[in-house]
Amino acid sequence: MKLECLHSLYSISPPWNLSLGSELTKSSSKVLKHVEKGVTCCLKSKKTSVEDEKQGVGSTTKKKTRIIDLKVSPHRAVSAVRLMRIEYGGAFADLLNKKGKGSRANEMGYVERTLGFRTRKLDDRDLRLVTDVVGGAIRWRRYLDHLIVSLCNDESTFRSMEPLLLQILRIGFYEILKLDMPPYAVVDENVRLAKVALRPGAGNMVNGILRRLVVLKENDSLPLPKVEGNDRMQARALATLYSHPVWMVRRWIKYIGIEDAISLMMWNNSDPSFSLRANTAKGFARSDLVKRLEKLQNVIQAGLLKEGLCSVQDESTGLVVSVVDPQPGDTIIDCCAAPGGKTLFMASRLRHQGMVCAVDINEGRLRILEETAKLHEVDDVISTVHADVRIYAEKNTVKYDKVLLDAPCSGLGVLSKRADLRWNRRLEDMEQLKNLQDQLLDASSNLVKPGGILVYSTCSIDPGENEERVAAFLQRHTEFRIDSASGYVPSDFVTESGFCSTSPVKHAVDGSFAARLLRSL
Ligand SMILES: C[S@@+](CC[C@H](N)C(=O)[O-])C[C@H]1O[C@@H](n2cnc3c(N)ncnc32)[C@H](O)[C@@H]1O
Repeated sequence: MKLECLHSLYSISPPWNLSLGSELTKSSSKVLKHVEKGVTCCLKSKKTSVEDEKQGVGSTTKKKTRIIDLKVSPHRAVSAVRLMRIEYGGAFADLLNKKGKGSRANEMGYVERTLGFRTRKLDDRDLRLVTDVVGGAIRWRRYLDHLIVSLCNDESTFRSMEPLLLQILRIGFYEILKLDMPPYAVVDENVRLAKVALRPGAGNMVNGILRRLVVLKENDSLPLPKVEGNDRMQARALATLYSHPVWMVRRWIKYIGIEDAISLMMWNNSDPSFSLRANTAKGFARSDLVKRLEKLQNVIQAGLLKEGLCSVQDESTGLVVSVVDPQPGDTIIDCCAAPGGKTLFMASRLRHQGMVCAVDINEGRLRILEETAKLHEVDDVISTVHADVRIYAEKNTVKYDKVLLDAPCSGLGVLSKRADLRWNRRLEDMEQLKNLQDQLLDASSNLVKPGGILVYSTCSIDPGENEERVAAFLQRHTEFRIDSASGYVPSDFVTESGFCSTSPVKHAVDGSFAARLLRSL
């Protein structure tokens, strides 16, 4: 099942359930009301029931003889393999979920090929645990590894550890420290996994390390760093305690101060929540969505996503569309459109009058946008262009009422949804991204009619990608000025400079930024 989110396609493989608007925080409820006069409601986290995802030994035993180990807990075996795939396969966790769905029937086969045996099939509870354990072990990696190193005899033992053994230890540490599972059961289960998947000696090692951990936890004497010393030392300690790269922590301390940096990291480490947008283009209102979900409780079972009656869309994304303020009859160009979350929302607001031209350099993602537009019945107002917008803007003579540049960015505002993103971003990326953002801004501005609007948005909370890019752009393009977002979104989200900005710390939603820039006549 394909769903648009900020940057990636999600497969909502269903360990998620629905919680209606009442469970939203105060501020996010406010956003929801605004986003489209109540067309959204909130899909809270993933720790709930799942649709039938039967798999495993039963269906395949006829083909060939399988090695089945019924004693190894299936959620740990699958989690270990998924963690291996994420870390060493270079895959994103979210994409992996997508792959996982397509290949779910084969996942136990994959486990078998990786570990050399199969477990019993996963039930609903196992699937929820896999989601929790995999997401948590990725988010908390730095913290867990710090403790694992501390409990190994020496650092070289850690450095030379087999990858699978390391994943098993991370799972055990996470389950004991963050999921508060009964410690000796966790020890026994992970020891068994290590013995069966690797060898008896690996099991003994897991046993020794996990038992030491249990004692340290019980005595409240985990070897964790203290936040003291100079700025650099404090940042390092916080990076370990809250499991983020040091460069991010240093940057946040500089921009938002130590307290908010800690709150931000806690948000990033929490379970993500997801929102739904009712697709009014199909005549489906928020009240319809709520009614259907109250009855069926589970958005996947309700089939609403498959039918194109709603889509997963964060509140912050909705605010960006509000800043563009699409009106029936408008001509709009979305310069970095795929996979189309904002394009589709803008198109639904046109009420079948006007047009959105969706440009993207990535052909595959653009195809997904086209398919979803058909499903949502907004394809009559959407045309797609596969191009580098920098080249397209040079050649194209058509100008638009409204231009949206939802620029490629660091994604630092959406780290709670992208468990592994923090480990894939480097400080050097920021400079490259800023250069690209400047180029894309220059190109997009060329497509704006005199008197038209250019909206620059990111899902970053980094001033270098946001306010600083706009300031630099306005210096290069004196024909543009800031048009305050205050007329388009609630004042709580409008900065002193007139930008729309959401912050996980302040608003308990994903971080995002949008600047509305007016071109003079
Ligand atoms: C932040 S994502 C866009 C998300 C999208 N607006 C949505 O709401 O679903 C950035 C997009 O920019 C595209 N992109 C990057 N460089 C580009 C370029 N030079 N020209 C056009 N698209 C580009 C990427 O392929 C990616 O799909």
